[in-house]
Amino acid sequence: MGRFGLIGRALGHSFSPAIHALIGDYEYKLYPLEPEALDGFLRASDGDGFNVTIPYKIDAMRSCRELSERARAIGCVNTVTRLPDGEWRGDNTDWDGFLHLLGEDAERLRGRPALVLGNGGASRTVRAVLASCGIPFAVISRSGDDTYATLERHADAELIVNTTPVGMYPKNGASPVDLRLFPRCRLVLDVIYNPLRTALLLQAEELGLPARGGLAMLAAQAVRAGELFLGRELPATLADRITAAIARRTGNVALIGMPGCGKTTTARALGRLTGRPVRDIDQLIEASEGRPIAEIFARRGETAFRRLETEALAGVSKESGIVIATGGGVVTQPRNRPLLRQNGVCVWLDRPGELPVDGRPLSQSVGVEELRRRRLPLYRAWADLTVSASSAQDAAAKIKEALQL
Ligand SMILES: Nc1ncnc2c1ncn2[C@@H]1O[C@H](COP(=O)(O)OP(=O)(O)O)[C@@H](O)[C@H]1O
Ligand SMILES: O=C(O)C1=C[C@@H](OP(=O)(O)O)[C@@H](O)[C@H](O)C1
Ligand SMILES: [Mg+2]
Repeated sequence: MGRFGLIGRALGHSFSPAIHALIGDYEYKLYPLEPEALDGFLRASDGDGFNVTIPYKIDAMRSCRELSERARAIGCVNTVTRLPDGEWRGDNTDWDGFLHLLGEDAERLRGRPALVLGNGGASRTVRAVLASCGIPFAVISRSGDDTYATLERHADAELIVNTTPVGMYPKNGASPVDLRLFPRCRLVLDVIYNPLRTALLLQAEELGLPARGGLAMLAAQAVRAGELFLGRELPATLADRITAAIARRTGNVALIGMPGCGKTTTARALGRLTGRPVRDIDQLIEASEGRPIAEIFARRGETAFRRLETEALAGVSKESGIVIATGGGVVTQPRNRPLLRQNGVCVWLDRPGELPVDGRPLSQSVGVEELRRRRLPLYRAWADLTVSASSAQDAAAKIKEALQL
């Protein structure tokens, strides 16, 4: 049962320990290091192997006596393991990670033009793998010959790969390019895994294009590293099983539905049942405004309230692994949809019959039946899962079961 871990600089939010716990029964710890400590750490360590991440993937090469062919092709290492004499061998399993993300499309895209956004470390991996698959590519960077100002030269691109950090947590919502510039595009890949769906991937979905995020790449590079650590092959399906498990764990659950249907109460029950943190958008707005929702409506009107609601949602929906109680009107603003979708699923609490109206200005002024008429199609369209239950406790149990939380 060897001792392994991750070397990098800022590792607090790494998914790697959780992923490796699903790969094998070995120790896997985080080793945040300052740059001057890197060489000494690798020299003195009695560990059996390490993953290496930003900013040390190039620097760690100088501690390796031997490099794999892939590490040499990419020009950096993300995994070091022991040679028989105890020296370090450097490998790069990001290669396996990106190859896995490409999947069967690698064959379909052979000879077809691709566009790689960004020319940093992740871009080197992507370019090496594309070249090995016979997929010709152009690289877009912020400066040089081919920049975001000359994208129209690449309107024939059939594959777009984002390797830049644009749209990555905490700067969610930004997108490196407008996919409408690429009418022949048939696959969009993003190496970012937080959020699960970047703005780029959400636009691809909207345009009906197949799109995949970086979590599958992260899982697949970890599985290959696990094989090197353990010295044996692991099941071919393991990376996909880990991707699904981590997506379930880190994804958010947002409750939508009519005012008074039980979103606030069910969110709390689900929080208790799963140990997940709960965020109630209405309560956050009330706290920041210092007055109840009904008073915000009366003083500032619905449009102002909707702005506050979107702002609160934008902050909350960036987080991972939480339960979100929305307000009943969240579905009236299309801009709220990508905010919820970037990191999770919407569960519609479909509660027919009479609903409480106290403290709910629109239920009182417009009326519950008229609100239902307007909104039911929206709840239905936004819902990834629909739940009807006789109590909030029951609803929470059903959600936990259906989503395997
Ligand atoms: N499935 C349910 N069946 C019956 N009553 C419920 C259910 N879920 C919640 N309630 C009750 O309905 C009321 C409104 O719930 P609340 O959570 O405030 O709704 P929302 O946040 O959707 O406006 C509460 O008194 C709550 O206990
Ligand atoms: O349906 C709506 O438009 C609203 C629902 C309320 O939340 P609940 O659904 O929790 O009552 C609150 O956001 C506000 O009064 C507007
Ligand atoms: Mg509520």
